[in-house]
Amino acid sequence: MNDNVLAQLAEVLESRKQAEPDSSYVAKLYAKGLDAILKKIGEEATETVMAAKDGEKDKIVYEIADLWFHTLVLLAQQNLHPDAVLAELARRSGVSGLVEKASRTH
Ligand SMILES: N=c1c2ncn([C@@H]3O[C@H](COP(=O)(O)OP(=O)(O)OP(=O)(O)O)[C@@H](O)[C@H]3O)c2ncn1[C@@H]1O[C@H](COP(=O)(O)O)[C@@H](O)[C@H]1O
Repeated sequence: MNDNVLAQLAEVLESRKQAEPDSSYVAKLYAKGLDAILKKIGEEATETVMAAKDGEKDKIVYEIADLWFHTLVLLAQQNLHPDAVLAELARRSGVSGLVEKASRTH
């Protein structure tokens, strides 16, 4: 689990760059462009805030999954890998291993 899920999803998101817009949600989002991706991130962030204010734990998890998913779409659209974000978090918190892993893959 954990960062493997992000890496596997990143691979799928990369592959969607070759897909026809009508064949996939992500391919359609790429075709709509950066502003459409940013709009989804804004919407999902708002839905996350509303779920937290309502105190609905299941909904918080669900909305954060949507939010993380759309930030992963943004990373892919910008030709960035989630390892770059994990490495930045690891660098900030002093967790070893990830920084090295990210520098090997990029
Ligand atoms: N993990 C996800 C995932 N999480 C969320 N979503 C989509 O994100 C959208 C969330 O937006 P909303 O909650 O606003 O729901 P909505 O009203 O249907 O959204 P819109 O149509 O208005 O954008 C929904 O359409 C969800 O289906 C996802 N769509 C795809 N994936 C995975 O991404 C990969 C590529 O997906 P496809 O491009 O569909 O093949 C596959 O592994 C999928 O399982």
